Amino acid sequence: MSNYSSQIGRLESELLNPHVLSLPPILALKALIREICLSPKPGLVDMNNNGAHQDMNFQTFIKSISAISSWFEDFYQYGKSNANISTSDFLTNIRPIGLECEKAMFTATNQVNTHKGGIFAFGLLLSTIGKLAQLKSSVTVPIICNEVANICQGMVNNELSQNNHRNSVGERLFKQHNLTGARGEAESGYKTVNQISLPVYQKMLNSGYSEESALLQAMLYLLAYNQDTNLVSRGGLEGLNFVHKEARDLINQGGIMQQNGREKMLRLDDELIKRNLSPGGSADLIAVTWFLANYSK
Ligand SMILES: CC(C)(COP(=O)(O)OP(=O)(O)OC[C@H]1O[C@@H](n2cnc3c(N)ncnc32)[C@H](O[C@H]2O[C@H](COP(=O)(O)OP(=O)(O)OP(=O)(O)O)[C@@H](O)[C@H]2O)[C@@H]1O)[C@@H](O)C(=O)NCCC(=O)NCCS
Ligand SMILES: Nc1ncnc2[nH]cnc12
Repeated sequence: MSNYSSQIGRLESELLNPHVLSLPPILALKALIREICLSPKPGLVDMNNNGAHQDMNFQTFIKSISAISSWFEDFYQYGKSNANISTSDFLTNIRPIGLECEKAMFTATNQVNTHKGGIFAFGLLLSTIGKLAQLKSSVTVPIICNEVANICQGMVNNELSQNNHRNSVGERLFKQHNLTGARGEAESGYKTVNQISLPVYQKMLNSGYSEESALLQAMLYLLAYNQDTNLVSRGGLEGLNFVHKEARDLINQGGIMQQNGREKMLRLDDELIKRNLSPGGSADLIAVTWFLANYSK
């Protein structure tokens, strides 16, 4: 068994309690476990190293997943209990739960931001799935993503074009570069995942590649195309463009499927570490990719 599979097996039995968690939250937590185990992930914390980070390591992420697991159930149950309220109230009322979940994460990690973006994405996805389940709607990937888009409709305009004064990274980068970050991705119904990483992941699996190889190839496509605000926050647009170009070059050479594909990913990891670049948004989206692929099975 590969190191990837054995670590996942160990962490799933340590962190997931099927007696207290419903299936959708379990799948979301499995997605976060896969994300942290997937290696090499250029610039990011993985099983090989801490990427371009001094303040967190593999264990920080495990503590974070453990701390947020019960909140994932709360997101799902919130969706079930509030299935009939308006989409704008649905979003307004879920955010305090999101903030409490963020607080639990920060307490568990000694104030390090491990999963703020992941909490945002899975908060929306799990509450939406709870709502759809309660309404006895069929719960396919297009239906889930379309409903997330409905719930988030106007978010970029309301929180970034207007009322933009909290000065978070996302707000600052919208003002400077018109980047819409995690909010734009949610409001688009996870367009980058649906149009890029999910088709690549599924094609790789259909061609007989392992889950690990399929996720690495999908990760490379996210590095090549995602408008990742974390890269811009640390390296400016130059940092984002550098990662896009390097990942596209690697894809053109055959990506992870070429004979020395993994070695080239390792070299890209070294390069991002040297430049202090960490694609945290793409880390979240690879977890969303695995989640949606497995939700639709
Ligand atoms: C709406 C919020 C997400 C507000 O956050 P903010 O205004 O800062 O918005 P963004 O910068 O757009 O994004 C926040 C996080 O989202 C991830 N992200 C970035 N780009 C994308 C993208 N293109 N698509 C999707 N997601 C994206 C990313 O999160 C990951 O990276 C974080 C770790 O990175 P690190 O480099 O360590 O970052 P820092 O420690 O912050 O900086 P350094 O000092 O180290 O450089 C980690 O969180 C990953 O998950 C972005 O960081 C949202 O937070 C919000 O409103 N929260 C309130 C609660 C709520 O409403 N929840 C939702 C309903 S349940
Ligand atoms: N593996 C990872 N490394 C660094 N930042 C992240 N944000 C989410 N996952 C991450």
